[in-house]
Amino acid sequence: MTEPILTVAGVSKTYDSGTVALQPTDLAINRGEIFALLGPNGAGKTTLINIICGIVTPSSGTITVDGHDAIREMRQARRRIGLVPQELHVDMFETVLATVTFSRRLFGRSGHSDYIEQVLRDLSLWDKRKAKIMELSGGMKRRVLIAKALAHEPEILFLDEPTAGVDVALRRDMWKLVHKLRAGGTTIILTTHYIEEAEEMADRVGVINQGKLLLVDDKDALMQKLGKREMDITLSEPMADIPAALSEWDVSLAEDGRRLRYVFDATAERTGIPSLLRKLADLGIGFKDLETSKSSLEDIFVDLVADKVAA
Ligand SMILES: Nc1ncnc2c1ncn2[C@@H]1O[C@H](COP(=O)(O)OP(=O)(O)OP(=O)(O)O)[C@@H](O)[C@H]1O
Repeated sequence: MTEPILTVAGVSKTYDSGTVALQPTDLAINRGEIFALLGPNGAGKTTLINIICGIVTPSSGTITVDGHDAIREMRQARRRIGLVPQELHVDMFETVLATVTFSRRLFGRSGHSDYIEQVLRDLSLWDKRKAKIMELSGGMKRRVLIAKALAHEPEILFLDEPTAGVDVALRRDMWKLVHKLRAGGTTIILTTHYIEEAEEMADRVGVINQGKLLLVDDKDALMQKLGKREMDITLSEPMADIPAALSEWDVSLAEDGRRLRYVFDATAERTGIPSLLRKLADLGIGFKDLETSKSSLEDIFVDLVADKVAA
């Protein structure tokens, strides 16, 4: 196993207001992976990213970026990082090309025009390079933020909510670009509210809620957990016990035996639903209604927290 490119050890943040935005957190990011930090509003995602990028001072802990301490060796650490923030902070009167070139020079890199041209082309911004930022659409401005973050050829790219409020075309371009960057060896860390986004893009996923990193897992393993669905079968007659013949399905009784609840994996090739329904018919168990529920992100968090407590 190679050394992680980024290590977060015991990092926490309590803002001056007293808000505990991040509890002590440990996290290691592998070189070349796409890591998604998944969590609802206010979970602490931006706080963690901003600490790593040197924008917010942590209350405790250390961060090592490619062997450099992010506080003591801030410059070396920071030049390895590109950050695409949620909000736009650019000079509206500058041209696209000037803004992006300026970002490159900030990190002591010479104006390597071939590289900048490629970045602008990848983001469909090349034709707009002479336009002033103020003349661009919202989506184009988002693209400029990405170009700026990439301008100094960072090894690690942070994308804070990259697709919040963007249209389908930009989202597709962004995903394509992320995969291309990863193929070129860039490590990518993104924050998102959307399970679909984590599913589409990430190799590994960290779930964060209320300032606590609840778990870090391979995407596939997590998606299995996230793919859990429930089907509620409202029975014609209440049932006192579950018949032994149903033992091969993960069923339980709810509402005083009036409902049979079946938990299944929606991502599996076979959900087991048709065979369960056939078995109920064979057993002469009638039902009035069937309802499946898709677990929301919130349910998943509740599940995960409950799992942690039980573990
Ligand atoms: N500068 C600040 N001063 C005080 N509290 C803050 C500050 N920035 C964030 N917070 C609080 O810290 C908590 C975590 O916020 P953070 O922005 O890190 O969450 P997030 O997961 O990125 O949320 P979102 O998805 O909405 O961007 C929230 O309760 C927020 O109100």
